[in-house]
Amino acid sequence: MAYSIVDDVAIAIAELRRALTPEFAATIVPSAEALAEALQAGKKILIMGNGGSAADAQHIAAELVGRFKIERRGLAAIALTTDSSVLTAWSNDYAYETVFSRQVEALAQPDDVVWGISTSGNSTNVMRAFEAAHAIGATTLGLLGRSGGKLAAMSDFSIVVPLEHTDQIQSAHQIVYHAICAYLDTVFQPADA
Ligand SMILES: O=C(CO)[C@@H](O)[C@H](O)[C@H](O)[C@H](O)COP(=O)(O)O
Ligand SMILES: [Zn+2]
Repeated sequence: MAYSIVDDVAIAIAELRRALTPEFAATIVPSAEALAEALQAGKKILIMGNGGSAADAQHIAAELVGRFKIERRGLAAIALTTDSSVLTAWSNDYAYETVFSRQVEALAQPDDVVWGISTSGNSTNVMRAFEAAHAIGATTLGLLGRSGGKLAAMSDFSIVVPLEHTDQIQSAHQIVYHAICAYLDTVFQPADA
């Protein structure tokens, strides 16, 4: 059967509707509250992922450091996917597996939130970063897919999108993190707004 863009989009929408139930949405709340609590306490958020999820990490940091929908103070978030010199030097000289854990070791403080994004839940460099986070006393948050993979058990807070296809999980992740950004907007809304 010939490929159809129209059918593909319809299938993606149907899959998202099937997965993003109110029950699923409720699982986002503890993670959003943990992020707000950390930021209110003066802690920061370190975000990472590979491929499309690297783009998501940068997207989230931009929403938080800059703005989402309202005027509020900047929120402390750093994507660990953006410094090409750090990424290439460390991966070239040591290993790509430790490219995020090295940055966590260098940057994370106790009670910061180390936020990993992985559709499979099995990316080794994110797992290594979570190990480094726990050694420092930082909190881990996994934005995951499928059944959560190995990262589910390594996450203090997790959001697992119950879909199988990477692209559809990524679409759901974007809905999830935009909802988190909207929540943080309400938490950090200026009193006079
Ligand atoms: O965007 C896509 C596929 O839609 C790819 O770039 C994808 O993110 C990469 O294959 C990643 O390496 C997958 O890693 P993960 O989600 O399993 O942690
Ligand atoms: Zn993609």
